[in-house]
Amino acid sequence: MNEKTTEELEKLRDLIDGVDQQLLHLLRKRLDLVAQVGAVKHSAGLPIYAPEREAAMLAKRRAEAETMGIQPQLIEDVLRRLMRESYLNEKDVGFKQVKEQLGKIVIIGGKGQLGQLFAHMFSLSGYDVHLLDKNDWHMAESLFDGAGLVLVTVPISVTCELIQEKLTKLSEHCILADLTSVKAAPLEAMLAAHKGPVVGLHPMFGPDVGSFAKQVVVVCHGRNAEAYGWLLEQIKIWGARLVEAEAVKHDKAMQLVQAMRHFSTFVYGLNLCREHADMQSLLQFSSPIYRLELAMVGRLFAQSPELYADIIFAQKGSLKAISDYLANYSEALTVLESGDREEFIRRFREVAQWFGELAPQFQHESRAMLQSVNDLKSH
Ligand SMILES: O=C(O)C(=O)C[C@]1(C(=O)O)C=C[C@@H](O)C=C1
Repeated sequence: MNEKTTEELEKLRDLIDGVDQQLLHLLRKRLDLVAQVGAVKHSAGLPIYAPEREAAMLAKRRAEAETMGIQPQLIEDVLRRLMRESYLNEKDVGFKQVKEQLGKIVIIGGKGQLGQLFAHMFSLSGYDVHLLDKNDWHMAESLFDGAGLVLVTVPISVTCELIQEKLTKLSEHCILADLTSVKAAPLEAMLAAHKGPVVGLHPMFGPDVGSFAKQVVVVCHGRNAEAYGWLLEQIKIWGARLVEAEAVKHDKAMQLVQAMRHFSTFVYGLNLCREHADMQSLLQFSSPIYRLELAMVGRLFAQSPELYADIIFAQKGSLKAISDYLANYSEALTVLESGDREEFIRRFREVAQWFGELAPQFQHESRAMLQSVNDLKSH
């Protein structure tokens, strides 16, 4: 270490080291308690995520912090981070199996990342999970025999065709479900191909989440909801929040939430690349928000182009949503070209008013994110 120091400073640092070591012992103690909570929840079939307990605990600790002259946000940050750790640790003990004697669960496309994640979660919950990948169709008949749930998680571009061609002979007791990020067409295809229970699911997260806690899974009901109630209950036990939606409405929202967002991120990256942006100096001069923005853009290009092409090309309606964005961009550009600063400010206020209370709420949320980005810096 070349940093300057003094004897007095070193003494104080020794004391800080001692406190930090005590913190480690306390963390160990908390993790051990959480492991016990995990075991209790496992046998009682309780969800990993307990929002009311979290809110009550945070409120109490915040109030106590205040009386001790500690910033309430400090203890909230620490506890939220610890609870994230709890979600991961509680998962390791496994989950209660809501439906016993279901028979097999067959995951079509089970070797893909999302398929693997679901296979892992079902296995942690005691189910008999089988994967069916593109080269396994010669075994399909024996795999489907005695299946209680068939879950389709293949690329969007082949989902409907696969359902129509290959899933017409499932037993009427078997539940047919999918994880596709568009819902109307796959749901329609499943209802047409299969006479038994049908449900469409869309996990609103990528396969790299450590746990399902607090993640959203969209549910589009198909047919015979009583038969697949256990599946929804199981997903809730994993910690996810279910949001019921009508398939067409869901798909419309996805044009903005997924297609438009990913496409504009793609163009942002394309632009940096074509302009030969000097990434080293951009990184050097980054404000926290720009660093976060670069991370959001850059992470896209660390993933599969096929996956994003699938999402972006999935719906014809997305083209309109993206074209509208381009039209608004061009129109806003004319304000800049004409040098009309007042007009820009008028429009800015118009949008701010439209966001309403959400604007300051987002500002607050993003402040915490930006501080985390800054915390990650090591020099
Ligand atoms: O109290 C619980 O139910 C826990 O699982 C423990 C804990 C925690 O770490 O304190 C973790 C997750 C829950 O959402 C709430 C609290």
